[in-house]
Amino acid sequence: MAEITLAQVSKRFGPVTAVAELSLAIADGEFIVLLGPTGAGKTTALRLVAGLETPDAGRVFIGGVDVTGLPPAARDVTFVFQQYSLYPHLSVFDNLAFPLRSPTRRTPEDEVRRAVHEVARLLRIEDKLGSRATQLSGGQMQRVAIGRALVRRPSVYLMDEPLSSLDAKLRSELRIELKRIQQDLGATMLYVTHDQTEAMTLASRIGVINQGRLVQIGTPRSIYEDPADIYVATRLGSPGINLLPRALFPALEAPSATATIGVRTEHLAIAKANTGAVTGKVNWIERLGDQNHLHIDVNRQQIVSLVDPDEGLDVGDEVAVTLRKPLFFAADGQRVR
Ligand SMILES: Nc1ncnc2c1ncn2[C@@H]1O[C@H](COP(=O)(O)OP(=O)(O)OP(=O)(O)O)[C@@H](O)[C@H]1O
Repeated sequence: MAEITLAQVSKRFGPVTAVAELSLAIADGEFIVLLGPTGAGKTTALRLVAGLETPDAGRVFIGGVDVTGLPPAARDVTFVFQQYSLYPHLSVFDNLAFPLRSPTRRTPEDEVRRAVHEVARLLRIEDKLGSRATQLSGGQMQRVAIGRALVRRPSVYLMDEPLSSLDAKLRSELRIELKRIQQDLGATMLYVTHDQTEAMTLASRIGVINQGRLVQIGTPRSIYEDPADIYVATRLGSPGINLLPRALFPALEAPSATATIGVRTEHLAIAKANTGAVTGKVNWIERLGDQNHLHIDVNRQQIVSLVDPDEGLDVGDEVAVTLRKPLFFAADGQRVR
């Protein structure tokens, strides 16, 4: 395994700056997730590490070696793409064995068998080893694609939304397996996604990307609780953080530069009695089973809060709204406290 360092890496495609002065140090065994919306530059960042793109500026280091000028094959990385790319005419076993049997590796056949069975066991596809790739379901195919990346034991694993083509149930199952495997192997992983649940559950640290720039990097908890700006605050949380005009809470003590108050759904205390400084009216309740999302109208601003179903609140009820752990943002979106 190895650490990865990106030093001031930039990449343009014509007029588009896909990656801008990206600096990132990934420790050995760390699981870094780059999170950002479509077009943010995530895939390009990954391709720069893989050697599939050459940076216009900056350097890439893997395991302390400057690999900026090296081709992908010389970098000891494997790459899993969004769409599984298996050899359809080969069995699952042969698909998994393929990277080990390359002419440059010439792995002994008993070693190939051992490695393939080991990976198949990790991914729970041992009973499929004799099947053709085309006989598998989408989820099984993607497991094989991940298995093919794992079998080689490279220094670094690069994954580009590997679960995005799967249905929700498989996605959550494979998410758990991927994390377990990464921990078992102590693998260094760079993973890109626009899915906040994947980022929260998989990452040792999340790097939030906006228009090719790394806006913030930190543990999932710190990114969630301590976002640097409104952009980062809105990347995590479902339903999203409430962003409310400062004027809606005139009695709340806030830094003078505050233009917007951010408050997460679980940080709103809602009381039935009409006693709080700010009152609103419940206009919609989403019942999720264990919890309810309450949609509240406060001076024509919609606020969403998370409440216990036993709270006994109903549509039309007048409620008092109190904020816990509010976040304060300036007019340019930067966090002021
Ligand atoms: N080969 C290319 N030629 C021209 N423009 C490109 C190329 N690759 C990427 N881009 C542009 O660079 C920007 C970043 O693209 P990139 O694929 O890295 O984003 P992304 O965050 O991975 O998005 P997605 O989640 O949709 O894959 C986009 O504006 C994209 O159109």
